[in-house]
Amino acid sequence: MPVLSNNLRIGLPSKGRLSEISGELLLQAGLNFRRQNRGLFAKVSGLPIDLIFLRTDDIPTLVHEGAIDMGFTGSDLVEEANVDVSTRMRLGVGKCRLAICVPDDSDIRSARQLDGKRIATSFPNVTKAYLGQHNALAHMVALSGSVEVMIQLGVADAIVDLVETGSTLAANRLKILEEIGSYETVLIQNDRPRDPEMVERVVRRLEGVVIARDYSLLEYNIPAAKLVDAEKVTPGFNSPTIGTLEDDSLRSVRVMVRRKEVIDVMEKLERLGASAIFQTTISNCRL
Ligand SMILES: Nc1ncnc2c1ncn2[C@@H]1O[C@H](COP(=O)(O)OP(=O)(O)OP(=O)(O)O)[C@@H](O)[C@H]1O
Ligand SMILES: O=P(O)(O)OC[C@H]1O[C@H](OP(=O)(O)OP(=O)(O)O)[C@H](O)[C@@H]1O
Ligand SMILES: [Mg+2]
Repeated sequence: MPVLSNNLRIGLPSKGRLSEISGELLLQAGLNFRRQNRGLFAKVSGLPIDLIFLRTDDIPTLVHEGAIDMGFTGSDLVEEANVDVSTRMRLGVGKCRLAICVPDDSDIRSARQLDGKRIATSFPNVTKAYLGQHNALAHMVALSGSVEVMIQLGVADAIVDLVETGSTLAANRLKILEEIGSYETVLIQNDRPRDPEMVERVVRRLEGVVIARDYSLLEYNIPAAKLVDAEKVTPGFNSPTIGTLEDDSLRSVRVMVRRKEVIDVMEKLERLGASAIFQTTISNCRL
C-alpha cells in the first residue's frame, strides 16, 4: 500500500476511453510515469506529483472534496456531479453530446411531452434540470450503462445518453428528440490545491501539447508585393515571422495555422503566388 505524500495529486481515469487519452497527454507533456499492471497509484518521475487512477465519474467529487487536487474527466460528468470545481483546460478530445432519445416510430415530439413518463439514464441530475426548464417532471430510472436497451426492456419510455457517432442509437432503432448539451474531456481543479505553483506548471505543460495538436507550422516564400494579402490568409497565433531572401523580390514567412485549415490555406497561398510551401507538425509549444 503506497503512502501518499503531500505531493500534488492528479486523478486519472483508471479504465475506459478517457484513460488512454489522459495518460498519453501527460507523457507528451513530459510528465513521465509508469503504471504497474492494474495499479491505482504512480509517481511522476522527477516532479513532486502523485497520480491516482480512479473511476472517471468519481473524479469531479474527489476533486471537490480535496482528496485529489486536479483530475481528468468528462465535462458531462462534472455537470452531473453538480460540484463546485473549476475547469482549467478543455482538451479538445472525447467530444460527445447528451441527448434525449425516443424510438424511431415514437410520436413524442418535444421534451414537454415527457411529463409523467419514465426516463432511463446515467445522468438523472442533468436530465431532471433540463426537463424542469421545459415544464416536464419525469420518473428517473438511474442506470450505469447499456441505457439504449431499456425501452425494449420495458423499463422506460425514453432515454438520455451520450451520443458520439450515433451508431448505438441506430442499432437500437432510436432517434434524437432533443440535445441537452455538448461535452468534452476536461482538466478540473479545486480552489485549494496542495501545491498551487506545481498546478500552474502542469497546466502550462499540458497547454503546450494541446495547442500544438491543433496547429501546424507553415513556411512559404511569397512575392513581396503579395505579402499583405498572404498575411490576411495566415495571420498566425500572434503574428507571422517574416524573413528576407537573397532574391529581394521575395519574402519568407513562418506562421502557425490551424491544422484542419492547412490544405485550404495552402491552396489560397498558391493562388497568391506563394512557392516552397511546407507544413511541419508541432509536437509541443510555448506561446
Ligand atoms: N461515445 C462516447 N460514449 C460515452 N462517453 C464518451 C463518448 N465519447 C466521449 N465520451 C466521454 O467519456 C466519458 C466516459 O469515460 P470513461 O472513462 O468512463 O469511459 P467508458 O469507455 O465509457 O467506460 P465504461 O466502460 O465505464 O463505460 C463520458 O463521460 C464522456 O465524457
Ligand atoms: O454514438 P456512439 O458512437 O454509438 O457512442 C455512444 C455510446 O457509447 C457509450 O457507451 P459505452 O461504450 O461507454 O458503453 P456503456 O453503455 O457500457 O457505458 C455511450 O453510453 C453510448 O451508448
Ligand atoms: Mg461508458
